[in-house]
Amino acid sequence: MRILVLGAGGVGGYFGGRLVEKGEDVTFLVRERRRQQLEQEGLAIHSVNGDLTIQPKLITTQDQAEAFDLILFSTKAYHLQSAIQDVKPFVGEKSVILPLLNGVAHIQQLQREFGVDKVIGGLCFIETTLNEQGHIVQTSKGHYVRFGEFGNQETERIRKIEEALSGTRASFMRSSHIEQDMWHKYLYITVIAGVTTLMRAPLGPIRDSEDGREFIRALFLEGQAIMLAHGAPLDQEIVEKHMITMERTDDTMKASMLRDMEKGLPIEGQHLHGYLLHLAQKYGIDSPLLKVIHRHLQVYELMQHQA
Ligand SMILES: NC(=O)C1=CN([C@@H]2O[C@H](COP(=O)(O)OP(=O)(O)OC[C@H]3O[C@@H](n4cnc5c(N)ncnc54)[C@H](OP(=O)(O)O)[C@@H]3O)[C@@H](O)[C@H]2O)C=CC1
Ligand SMILES: CC(C)(CO)C(=O)C(=O)O
Repeated sequence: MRILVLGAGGVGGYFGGRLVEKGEDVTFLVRERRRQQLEQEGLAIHSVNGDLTIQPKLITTQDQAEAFDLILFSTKAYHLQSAIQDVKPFVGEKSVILPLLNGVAHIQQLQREFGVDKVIGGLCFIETTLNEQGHIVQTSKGHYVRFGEFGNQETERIRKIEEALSGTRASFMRSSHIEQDMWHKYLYITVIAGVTTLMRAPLGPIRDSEDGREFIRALFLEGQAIMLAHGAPLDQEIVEKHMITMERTDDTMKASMLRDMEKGLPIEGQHLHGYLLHLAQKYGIDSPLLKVIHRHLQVYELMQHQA
């Protein structure tokens, strides 16, 4: 299977690198600056799950290549529209698009551009960032991807994808309820990115602060109410399950949004918290905590534009 990874950053570089390590035919679609960096440095992963350095196959949008069978989308949401234009020459009739972005709002955008049938559901769970040399750094162990057809069928193409992705050092697993998984991850990341950015702190001290756990739970409940009003297929116990996951997480855990803020980079506030707040307003759901979090992210974004 010819696999294209769109964006060789923390997520795409990591999971794409693991697929190369396994021996899959993987090409990375990158922009010029990243191409030069990867040509000089190689694609280097420093990870608690094992280090890896490879010389990846790279293309830019100017290059010629046949259409790919599977395209992993791993850009930030704010780059998605331009990335869609850049990848179009490499998308063929049979190409399947597997997005790994956080959130859900990108799905309709991808379906509009490529057609509903081309896009399958996907998400990833990992804590990675790029260091100054552009190496991928992973400091906590979790590293999995979930993917599946939106209609939950076990189609021939999804079985082929499953075969190609299985057996890598990172876990790639087919899900028979990917839409639910994506909403669950959306709820989790909205809360965890929301609190770690608001407090400018890793999860440990936030959890241990006075009423910290209750603050986190209240935010989960707000998000859950909005998602249910929208008709999202949430597990009834999802808040308690997320509270347990949150409790088991390392004290040092920071959402990627906080790591981006610490580097002064743009953030996905509109795509994650903004979209959820938009749904809250649409369905008339009171969400005071989410409003504070979103406002805080907007202030960061405004200050960035002014800088
Ligand atoms: N990092 C993490 O721990 C996790 C992140 N996520 C989600 O995964 C998604 C990706 O995040 P992450 O990997 O951290 O982001 P990064 O910023 O590390 O990587 C995104 C990459 O996309 C590239 N890119 C953007 N536009 C294009 C384009 N037109 N053509 C080619 N490459 C392009 C960027 O390249 P360039 O260098 O040229 O800007 C960059 O290398 C986000 O939605 C995030 O929320 C999900 C789970 C965990
Ligand atoms: C919460 C986490 C680490 C899980 O993948 C994440 O999605 C992020 O930080 O962006």
